[in-house]
Amino acid sequence: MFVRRIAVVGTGYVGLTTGACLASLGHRVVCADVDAGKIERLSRGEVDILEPRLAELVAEGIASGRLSFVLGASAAVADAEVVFLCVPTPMGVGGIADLAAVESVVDETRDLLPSGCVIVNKSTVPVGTAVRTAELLRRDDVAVVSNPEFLREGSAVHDFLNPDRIVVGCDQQDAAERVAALYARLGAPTVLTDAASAEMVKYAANCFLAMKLSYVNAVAELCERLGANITDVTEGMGYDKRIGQAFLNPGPGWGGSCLPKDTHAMLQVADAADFEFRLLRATIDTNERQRQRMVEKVRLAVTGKRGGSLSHVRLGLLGLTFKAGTDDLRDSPSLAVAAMLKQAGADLVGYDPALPGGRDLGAVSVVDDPYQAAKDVDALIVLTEWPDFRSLDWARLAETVRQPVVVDTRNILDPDVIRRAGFTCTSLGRR
Ligand SMILES: NC(=O)C1=CN([C@@H]2O[C@H](COP(=O)(O)OP(=O)(O)OC[C@H]3O[C@@H](n4cnc5c(N)ncnc54)[C@H](O)[C@@H]3O)[C@@H](O)[C@H]2O)C=CC1
Ligand SMILES: O=C(O)[C@H]1O[C@H](OP(=O)(O)OP(=O)(O)OC[C@H]2O[C@@H](n3ccc(=O)[nH]c3=O)[C@H](O)[C@@H]2O)[C@H](O)[C@@H](O)[C@@H]1O
Repeated sequence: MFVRRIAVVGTGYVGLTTGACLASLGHRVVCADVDAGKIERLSRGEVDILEPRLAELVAEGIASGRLSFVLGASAAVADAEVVFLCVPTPMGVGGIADLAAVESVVDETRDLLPSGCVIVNKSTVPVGTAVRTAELLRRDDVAVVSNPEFLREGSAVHDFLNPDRIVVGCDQQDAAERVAALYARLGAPTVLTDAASAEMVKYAANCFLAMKLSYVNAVAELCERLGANITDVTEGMGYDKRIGQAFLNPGPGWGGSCLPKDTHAMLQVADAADFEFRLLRATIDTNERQRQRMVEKVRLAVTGKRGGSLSHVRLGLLGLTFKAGTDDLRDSPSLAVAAMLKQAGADLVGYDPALPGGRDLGAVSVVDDPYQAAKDVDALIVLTEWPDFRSLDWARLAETVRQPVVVDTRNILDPDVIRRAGFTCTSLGRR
């Protein structure tokens, strides 16, 4: 195996995972970030995101001398053969991807990159960004490669080391092959293509996942109206290998730091290409509606009537992160639903296994344990799919609440168990 000297710019979910995993594969990696505090903590082996095995790999990398951390991209690239860009590309004005961080790293490192090195864009960026990066770079001796990342938060290390596929795109074949070779030990199917296609794969994949979820949420609503059971329906659908069982759980709408911004960015890319992407617009609209639908479900469950008032109703929210297994709150559907409940007049107290109590999240005050969140509430609302909620002492919760009502927007509870504890229980896609 060739050991490469690698620089990784940005030490968030993607950058830190990339750096630590590439070091574990034997490469020498320098990770850079603009956040001085983060670099100090990482240099001491302190990882401040919740990702299984990440802290362990960072510690091993530091101990082996293969992984180090520096402040600022320019301090990292001096002798790099490959430079990974893993900086944020947040939603900008009107939904477009904001590429300011990518561009600022290019500006900062332009004159420092060694001749013959490769810049690899791992951030999620619209089609055309590799070409634009090369234009900004103005260096004929440095190739720009697109290598999108498909890891999920909460299983980032596992996903990085066990990828379903590696996608590498570049208009110069030798540069693409050099990047693909970094992953050779992972034995994953590799798609070598041009830069535009690689950039498109990332958006097309995330938008497809979002569409799958909006579809399943819409089918769940129809199940409610027609008296079918979504759990059996998705199981029956999922055995078809062309559909698959994964990503078929209905919920309060999809969220997180990527699916929302990437669907909007793709829509903007389509608009700019004069293509009316109706399917994607419907995917996004269905998701907005799903969040509103959760509020209506709560109204009905708590007041017994459609459109009932939530004024001065006290609600206990179980789960605040955008999904289970992470402490990330970015674009969390739970918080979006919470904001709407608050606006409707409800008082909210929330519990999440990944968050410390005492935090004020605006609409919700966070407490340390679920039994505290249940104290004197008119309903308990499950908003994130933490499996921990299944094993709560529901009989004890029933004694704590003011009104024994549960709304499970993730279908993770066993309705029979909840009812036996004395609650009424509403879920999704069931009568
Ligand atoms: N979070 C995820 O699960 C995935 C994210 N992506 C994409 O990867 C990119 C990064 O996402 P995350 O890792 O979630 O972001 P993040 O917000 O967790 O981390 C980004 C890091 O970059 C640093 N940074 C910002 N500007 C910088 C600069 N000029 N120089 C050096 N460091 C800089 C920030 O301080 C931060 O530590 C985005 O484009 C995202 O869409 C792709 C796949 C998965
Ligand atoms: O580009 C990215 O950043 C990443 O975005 C997603 O990963 P992630 O944001 O970590 O979250 P997911 O696991 O995809 O969940 C997204 C949302 O869908 C919801 N979801 C997921 C699955 C499901 O069956 N039902 C459901 O409602 C989750 O609760 C969450 O709100 C993709 O799954 C990754 O492949 C991709 O790399």
